[in-house]
Amino acid sequence: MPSPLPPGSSPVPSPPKPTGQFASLWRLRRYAQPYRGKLVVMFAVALASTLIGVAVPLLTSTVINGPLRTGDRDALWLLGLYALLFGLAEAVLILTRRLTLASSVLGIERDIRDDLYEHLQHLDVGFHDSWQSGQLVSRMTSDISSIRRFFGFALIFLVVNSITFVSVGVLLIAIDPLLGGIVVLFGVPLSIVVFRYEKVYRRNIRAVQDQQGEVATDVEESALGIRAIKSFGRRDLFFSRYDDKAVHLRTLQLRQIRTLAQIWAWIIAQPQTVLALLTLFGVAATASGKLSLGTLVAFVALYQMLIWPIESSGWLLAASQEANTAAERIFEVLDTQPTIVEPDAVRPSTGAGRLEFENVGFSYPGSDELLLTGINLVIEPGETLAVVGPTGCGKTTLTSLVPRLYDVTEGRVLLDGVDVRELSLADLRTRVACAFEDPTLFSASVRENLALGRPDADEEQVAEALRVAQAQYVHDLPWGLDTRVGEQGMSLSGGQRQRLALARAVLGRPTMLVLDDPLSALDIHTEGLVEQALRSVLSETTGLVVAHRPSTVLLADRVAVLGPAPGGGTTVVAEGTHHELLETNAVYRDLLSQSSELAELADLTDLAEEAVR
Ligand SMILES: Nc1ncnc2c1ncn2[C@@H]1O[C@H](COP(=O)(O)OP(=O)(O)OP(=O)(O)O)[C@@H](O)[C@H]1O
Repeated sequence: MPSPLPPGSSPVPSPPKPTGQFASLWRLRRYAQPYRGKLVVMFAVALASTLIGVAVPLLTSTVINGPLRTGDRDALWLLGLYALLFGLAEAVLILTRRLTLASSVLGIERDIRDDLYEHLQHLDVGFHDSWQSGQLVSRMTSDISSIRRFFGFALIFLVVNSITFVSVGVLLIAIDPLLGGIVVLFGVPLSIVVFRYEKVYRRNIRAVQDQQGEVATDVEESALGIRAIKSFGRRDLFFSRYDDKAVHLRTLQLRQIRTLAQIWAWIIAQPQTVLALLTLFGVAATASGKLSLGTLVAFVALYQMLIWPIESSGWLLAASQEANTAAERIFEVLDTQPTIVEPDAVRPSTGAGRLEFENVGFSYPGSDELLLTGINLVIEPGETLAVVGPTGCGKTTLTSLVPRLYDVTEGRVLLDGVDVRELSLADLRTRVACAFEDPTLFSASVRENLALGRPDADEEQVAEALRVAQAQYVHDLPWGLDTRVGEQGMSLSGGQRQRLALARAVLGRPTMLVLDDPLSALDIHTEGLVEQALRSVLSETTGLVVAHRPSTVLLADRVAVLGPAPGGGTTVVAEGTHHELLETNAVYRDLLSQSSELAELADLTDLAEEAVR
């Protein structure tokens, strides 16, 4: 069940206060560590090619001031040969840089993505309840791509440009302090302007990235819910909701582009203005004999080497800021610590499967009120307990406390006398198998979906689980067990999905089977068959079954009725066998009679669906 959020609240946490200009990017340096050898080679190569680039104008100056004036042909040939060698060396260096770059940058990208994916798997269900999946997907995809672009292009150009600025700046001042001074002086206002806009740009990028997540969430939701949208004829409504978000994204992007355009205007205008001034002063100095023609040519050629680094600084700034906010968004996830963790001291998990809820209370994160309160239940090994109660009272929530999808707020859940929080998570989840009301399947083959229950199961065990769950229909699929079931198993009917999920749960032959309304999507005929098979499985394991209809209740040895506790919340209001409760408990009778009617209706619908198919 989705997390209920107050109206207008956003499931995306508000961005943390920035800690430093590029603090989040700096935190990514650990991902660069394994590739440091390659990165050093890359920077050394970049440095060498920059120095060669700087040497070429100096060579030109030597040609103009030397052989061109004196007519020394031998010296001209020699300088020409140098120019050729420089050109070749630069080409080889650029090739080396690109190859080293590709392997290290793609490695960094994969490592970040792996870490993020693994961390998402560790984070508990409560985290996933409160985050939109589109926000997570956009962090996994577009944010990581921004970081790749930074490591792949921006970082290298930042280094190369810095080296160029320093080396060319020093050379310009050495060649002519006055003209060199003009160049340096004009760099100051540009830096101030860029710094001012940069802060605005940073805020804009963050807004764009968050809105991209919103749009991704919408696309994902409507793709998954396409059946509901079509059947209610609500395509227009969903399109207009999507379009509102897309329009807002466009507005934010335009704002981002406007800021960038303003920075660019300054960045483009500055070097051209300086070039005009240099030409003016330089030509005057050459005419008055204070500067040789060769030196002026070298000066202007060297200055032109600065134009691309200056002009590209706008793009570099944008790419760096984008990568920084992307890193910030990724660290928001990576910094979230799971609350359901392995115990400090693991206790061994053995026993026949006695489950006990000891004075259990539970409230969902962010809620002050207990949803479940004072729950005391014992299920003996091999026994099956059905949980019955009004809709929304907390039956599913109660079952999710056993495999620790959530941890209790009060009291304890004990498996064979040991608090489940003291068992290793792997052990606990091997011993407790679950089949939920909404069966989750993955876009993989039937066999791969079953393997989630028990990866090492052999053919015989798989066949037995399929028989128990009455899911032998899989053998009739086009490629049998190797048939892919489509995203979320959507190529199967609801009943088929449910039976496959059931087969997956029983395949592990768990000590404890938790079933959340396992027969809800089955037609009467299949329900009877599954019930029969389940009865034999449940006779060998401890079972906790959420039941909505009498047929499911009959699978259980005893029934616990949930209802309102005197002080608020839900608690166990009655316990006994089905027949005892039918005789003595009016609430129970009422609950079952309501659900029988609903069940009949549901059965009719199932039959109609089967007939249409
Ligand atoms: N992730 C969540 N975060 C916050 N509240 C939740 C969450 N999941 C469920 N709830 C709330 O907890 C209450 C109990 O939900 P639960 O699904 O356990 O009820 P249920 O008895 O199984 O309902 P049903 O019979 O309809 O399946 C509901 O009010 C629901 O809105």
